[in-house]
Amino acid sequence: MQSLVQKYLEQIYSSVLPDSSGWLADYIPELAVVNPEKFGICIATIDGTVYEVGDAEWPFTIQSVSKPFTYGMALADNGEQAVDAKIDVEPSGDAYNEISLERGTGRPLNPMINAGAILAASLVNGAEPEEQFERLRDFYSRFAGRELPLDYNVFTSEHDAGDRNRAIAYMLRTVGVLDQLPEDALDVYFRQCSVQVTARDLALMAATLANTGMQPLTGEQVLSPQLVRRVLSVMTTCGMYDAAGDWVSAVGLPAKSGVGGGILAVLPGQIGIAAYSPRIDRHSHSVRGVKACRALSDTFDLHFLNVTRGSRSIVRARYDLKRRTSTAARTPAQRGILAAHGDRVQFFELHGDLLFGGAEAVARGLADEAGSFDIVVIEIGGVDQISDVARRLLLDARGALAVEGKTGILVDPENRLVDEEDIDDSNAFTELADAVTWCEEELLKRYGT
Ligand SMILES: NC(=O)CC[C@H](N)C(=O)O
Repeated sequence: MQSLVQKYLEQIYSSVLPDSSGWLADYIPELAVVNPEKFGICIATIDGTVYEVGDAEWPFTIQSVSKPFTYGMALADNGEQAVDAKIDVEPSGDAYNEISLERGTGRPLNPMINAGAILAASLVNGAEPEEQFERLRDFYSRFAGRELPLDYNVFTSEHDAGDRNRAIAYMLRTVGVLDQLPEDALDVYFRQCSVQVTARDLALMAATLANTGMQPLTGEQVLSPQLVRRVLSVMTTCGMYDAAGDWVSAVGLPAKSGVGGGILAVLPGQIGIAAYSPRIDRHSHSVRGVKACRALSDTFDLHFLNVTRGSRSIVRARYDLKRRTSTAARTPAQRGILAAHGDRVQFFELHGDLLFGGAEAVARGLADEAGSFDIVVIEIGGVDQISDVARRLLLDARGALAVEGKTGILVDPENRLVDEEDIDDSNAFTELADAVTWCEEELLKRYGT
């Protein structure tokens, strides 16, 4: 049976296909002679499911879609501070090939325009341009999950026709931000633009970014989550050049396009999408690619500011000790005490991703309700991700309860909250049953005669 996702994808494809507006990039012959009718769309989820339609496996050159990945590698090689000293992260509002440099420092305004991208390429480690490029090609390939080839003809044409980029590189050198020889930096940059990909590759590269840097199919952590966040931020503000504002409003996804007709977009934590169609608009974005992304965003509700999951939903269940029967042998008198005072032990079962909002709500709830219990058991076995601040908020809430003479118990099957040395791991259990037994003993101590 055809999946609904596939069906929607095919509908989007059919609705966008008739649009034959735009023109082929013609600054090099190779781009001017591609088949203008090609059109493919691909979606890759963070667990590696791929949906595709049309010419999703048709090869083309990556062009500027390479820029965020090169920036990621420059950051990984040099650290954020060193790269920030050379390349700013401000949208330029100019076309991609504008020489937009910050007054005074000469820093390119961002790594998505050519000036910043050429400089980022120069910052990739390697003794020779070939070595720098091979490291880049390997890096892109790890995002895509397969070895990506270089289109040598496109590379030589980029090189021969690259006078505007040459002007940019020499300008960077003149103002003192480019340490490498301009021709060497350009060599790396022209090669990176000439890496051959398909829409499917781009969707998987996007899905790797969506998956905080872990390639969904190979499981490899290609870039650290912190640097992925950085790359996605710059894609959001600068990836679509002088169309960035409209793009964020209408599509609402960090994205990058290339003059070859490729475009990718990322919904963090969910999916990567990509499209290919070579006719471009005045911003050098694929006409059908942009339309397809808009339609995908509308159809699948992908806008990244579409936040629907409230922080309240973090508490999956709430109950007291009376709902839990322990396996420990009890006398009738003890059972009576537990029945009478069982509501003095409250259980909070958490689930989903525990981030600031959810943890803050739980911590506040515990403080507000502390009068109604003696012991609170926080069970986090069903929680997927825990951010560092959420972990600290929960542990702090437990500490605050102790001050009021209450006891906070953690049931943390994988020791995710208490694995640090400086944290008091008393009152923490890996098994819920052990926590129940402990609470019963405590109640018997407090209320038994
Ligand atoms: N927008 C783009 O894809 C530009 C890439 C092209 N090779 C250039 O540097 O001019």
